[in-house]
Amino acid sequence: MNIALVAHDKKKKDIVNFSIAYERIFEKHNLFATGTTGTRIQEATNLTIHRFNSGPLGGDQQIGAMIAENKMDIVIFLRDPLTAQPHEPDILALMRLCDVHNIPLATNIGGAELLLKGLERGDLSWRKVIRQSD
Ligand SMILES: O=C(CO)COP(=O)(O)O
Repeated sequence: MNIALVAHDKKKKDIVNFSIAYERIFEKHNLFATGTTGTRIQEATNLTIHRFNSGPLGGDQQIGAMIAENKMDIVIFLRDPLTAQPHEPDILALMRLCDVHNIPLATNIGGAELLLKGLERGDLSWRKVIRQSD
């Protein structure tokens, strides 16, 4: 599965700790991240991550492009709901594309935990079927 990992600055520590906690699951999949998020996770784990641009420089859009091409299976996007972001339109566009293409999206740790546990149980295998029919 292709998994996108993104976190706003005040959520970086959370996504790093989450990646450490679920490293054994993540290492079985292809990981993608916005620039700084990917760097922080790589520094703290042994995970290999394809890093896109930093979010404000187009990284959210690059992940959105993969979603639009049906190449992303899961998006974990730990948003900071209390801080205005200069690239808010890009953030909304990424989440909108998840809804357009029915891509499982978690925007907080609670949802992310469910997605990872579901992934491990095989609950998301329908994504493989959809990708094959492309
Ligand atoms: O801004 C972001 C998502 O909108 C995240 O970008 P970085 O991972 O580069 O900080």
